[in-house]
Amino acid sequence: MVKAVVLGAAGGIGQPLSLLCKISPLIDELALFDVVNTPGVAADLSHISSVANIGGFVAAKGDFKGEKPETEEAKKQALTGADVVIIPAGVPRKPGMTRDDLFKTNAGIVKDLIVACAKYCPKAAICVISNPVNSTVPIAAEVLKEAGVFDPKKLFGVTTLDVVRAQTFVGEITGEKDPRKLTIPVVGGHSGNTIVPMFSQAKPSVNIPADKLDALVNRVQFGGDEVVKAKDGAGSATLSMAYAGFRFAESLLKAAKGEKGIVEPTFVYLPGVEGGDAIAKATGCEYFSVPVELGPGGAEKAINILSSANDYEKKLLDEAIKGLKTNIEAGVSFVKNPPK
Ligand SMILES: NC(=O)c1ccc[n+]([C@@H]2O[C@H](COP(=O)([O-])OP(=O)(O)OC[C@H]3O[C@@H](n4cnc5c(N)ncnc54)[C@H](O)[C@@H]3O)[C@@H](O)[C@H]2O)c1
Ligand SMILES: O=C(O)C[C@H](O)C(=O)O
Repeated sequence: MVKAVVLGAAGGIGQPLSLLCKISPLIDELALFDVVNTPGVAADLSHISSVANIGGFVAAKGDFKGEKPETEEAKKQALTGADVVIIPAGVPRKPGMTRDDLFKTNAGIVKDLIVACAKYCPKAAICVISNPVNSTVPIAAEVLKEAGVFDPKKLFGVTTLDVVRAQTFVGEITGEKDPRKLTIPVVGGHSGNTIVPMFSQAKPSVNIPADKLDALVNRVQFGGDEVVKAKDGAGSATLSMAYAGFRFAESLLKAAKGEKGIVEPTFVYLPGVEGGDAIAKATGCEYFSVPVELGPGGAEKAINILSSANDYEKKLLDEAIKGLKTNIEAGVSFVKNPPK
């Protein structure tokens, strides 16, 4: 019996992500929670003739801060028994905004949802999509630490969309018809120049013409902005994110079932994952996205590919580390020294 929960399930990412979960043979029970509209989304998805039983749980009307007992009860029912929780709750960017501009609203949303996870499903794997991921994951870790239930092997910042973009954009250059065959590690964080694609470590190796490299790196780093601009005020990436979020959750579920050799880059708390200490020491960052081998317990091993970076990638990593440190610190202090 595998239970998956989507928090923020009525949103732009939440709905297509819930659809992908509903049709996955790996999920037996699916619970959708949002502050609005989940009964409708769940009723709609419930007519699909797939394996998963589905339930929609919604906050009390107008209760965006989760203050009413009915809202707490809805979270409890949604989360109890969860094996994996996927969180795309929170506001998206509009043109002209950075992901850090979302901190003000999303930090509190993520904090409250993780408080509920700590209470009702402390052993679940938690996948954080809500931006800014570089800060919301440290927020989640600090909340779980305070509750005494933090398992670093089970907390993941979802950076899979950066990997998916890198595959697609490289495929466009090399002519690879099925870019899924390309393994291209993307490390660091999930915003602007904290995103570092490591084309030197691609498998099979890829040949990027020197005159195209800067533009390619920039496109991976700022792919999110491309979508925000094209949507022109109507939000950010939702469909590609639902695909990426489901891909990551599916990898977790396959690894939990014992499938071997599953590796996905993801933003983790390094000191708690085997192999992570050396990366934390080398970067000076406790959180970093690196390729992680997944297993029945979650993050089994952090794979250190940073030491193989070429000179070009070393410079990108140096830039990334500067930004990441500030983002991580903002998340940690949001929980340790809450704003008055
Ligand atoms: N990690 C990534 O790669 C990545 C990619 C794309 C978007 N995102 C982020 O994902 C988030 C969601 O994006 P979206 O386009 O789906 O936004 P959206 O506004 O369409 O949907 C967000 C949903 O969250 C819900 N929500 C708000 N507060 C909530 C709470 N306290 N509890 C439960 N649900 C709550 C809203 O009601 C809404 O349905 C944004 O922060 C966005 O920046 C991350
Ligand atoms: O760009 C955004 O704000 C959303 C997301 O992080 C993305 O990379 O598409």
